[in-house]
Amino acid sequence: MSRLAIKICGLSTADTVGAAVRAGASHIGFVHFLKSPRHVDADQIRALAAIAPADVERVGVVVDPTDEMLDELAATGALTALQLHGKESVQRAAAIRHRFGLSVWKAISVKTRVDIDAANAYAGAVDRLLFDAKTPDGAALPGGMGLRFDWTLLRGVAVPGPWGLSGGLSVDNVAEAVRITGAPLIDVSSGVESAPGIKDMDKIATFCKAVLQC
Ligand SMILES: O=C(O)c1ccccc1N[C@@H]1O[C@H](COP(=O)(O)O)[C@@H](O)[C@H]1O
Repeated sequence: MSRLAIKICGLSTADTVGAAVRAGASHIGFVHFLKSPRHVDADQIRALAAIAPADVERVGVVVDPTDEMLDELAATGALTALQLHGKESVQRAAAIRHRFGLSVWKAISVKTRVDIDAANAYAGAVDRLLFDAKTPDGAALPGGMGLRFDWTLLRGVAVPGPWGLSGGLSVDNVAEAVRITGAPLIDVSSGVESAPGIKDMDKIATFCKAVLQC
């Protein structure tokens, strides 16, 4: 079985970028969303991304971004992928992919099987689907809240193309999540924090070790 890909998301310091890389993360993520406690601006992303070796994918997380916002991020030359974590339509996701020439991920907010089936519409329009828990109406954030969904909804589902699992993952549950879903990429943010927005280097290390043992 091939090694699972790991994305450590919501990084905002050089130390924690280093910890993620040393622990074996294949992807590091930077949240560019002002309402998030993990928000980093374009200059911070440029500096943090430069710490990672070239073979580590660098993902910018955005929520219903404008083209101007994406122009600024793309101009950093720091990102290899954009994670669309809002209500971007298939057409909008495809247009972003076409315009910016970066790999595009679409986060799919999941509560029921209907949400998973709806992801099929993005086949061919994006490079990866990321199944995440749906946050409650009126929640402060559309992700990064440590919420999980019913992973059995993904059992036996033929996802069209590359995909990943996120939402409420931690060292305590990630092996079960991998066993149930067979996800090829695991994405974590709050599960490796000591407080919202504060990454914990030990938690990053133990999380990655648990994933790599799956
Ligand atoms: O982390 C955030 O603050 C955030 C803000 C806006 C959109 C997405 C965000 N986080 C992403 O949500 C998933 C799940 O995170 P968690 O592990 O449940 O905390 C992940 O991709 C985060 O990068």
